Amino acid sequence: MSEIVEQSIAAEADALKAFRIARLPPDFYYIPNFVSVEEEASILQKIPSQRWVTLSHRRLQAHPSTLTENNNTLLGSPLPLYLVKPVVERFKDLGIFRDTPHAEPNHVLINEYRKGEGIMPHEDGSAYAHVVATVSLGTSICLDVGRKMTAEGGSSDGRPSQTETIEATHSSDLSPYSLLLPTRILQEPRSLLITTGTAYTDLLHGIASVEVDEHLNRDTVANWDLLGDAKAVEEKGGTLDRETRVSLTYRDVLKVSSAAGKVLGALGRR
Ligand SMILES: O=C(O)CCC(=O)C(=O)O
Ligand SMILES: [Fe+2]
Repeated sequence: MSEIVEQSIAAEADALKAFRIARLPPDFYYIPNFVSVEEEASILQKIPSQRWVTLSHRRLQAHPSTLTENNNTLLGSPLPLYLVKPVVERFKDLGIFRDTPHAEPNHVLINEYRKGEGIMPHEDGSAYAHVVATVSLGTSICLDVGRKMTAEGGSSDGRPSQTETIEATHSSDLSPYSLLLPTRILQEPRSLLITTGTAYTDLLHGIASVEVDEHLNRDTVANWDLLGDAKAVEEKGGTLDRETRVSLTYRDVLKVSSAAGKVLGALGRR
């Protein structure tokens, strides 16, 4: 490796280090104001209204497409430009997907939660490299983070399972982190949350179906010291009203098939 490459990798690691949620098991990183107000508005306006799939507690859309049901394969095709510029470019500067198989995200799930909606506790599973980068748009929301109930813990492949719950724990192999699980990460609008390492593999995350996030303070919010505007939360008495919140969850799907490969495969089978 050239010295210049080594230096730039070290610089990326240093840049991210400042954003690590130090009170939680490794690794969550929280970066406030990752996109600007103008960029947020522009992305929201470009999300295609005809692509939503409505679920009972949120709606979502997958780009460039959903994974195949039988073996979690992505039919590879470029992400739409509004999801790449400026977000993926900034990921590159920070080296977020540098060590994943494709060295960049190839899949984005867009989730929309209206006031009072959420997502069951779950893990993101084995279809993806163990890095998920979530851009939050709209209003603030709390992500609940906790341990799996058992070591085997119903490892669903990517999608929420109805049986997993977030469990309190006071002594665990995930200590010596100073904050007890379960806890919360407050995701402000325009922020970026990165989940990787044991935070990806050993913890569950979910969003409570509530209209208001309450009791928000340094003791109950793991990323309090990294918030862009903790003062605003204090001024509201530690209570934040939810409105519509949209998340862009960027991932690197491990198995990708190319359209060209499909055509050649079909010819070979004739
Ligand atoms: O909206 C979020 O922040 C979380 C979404 C999520 O956990 C998922 O899509 O797997
Ligand atoms: Fe998830």
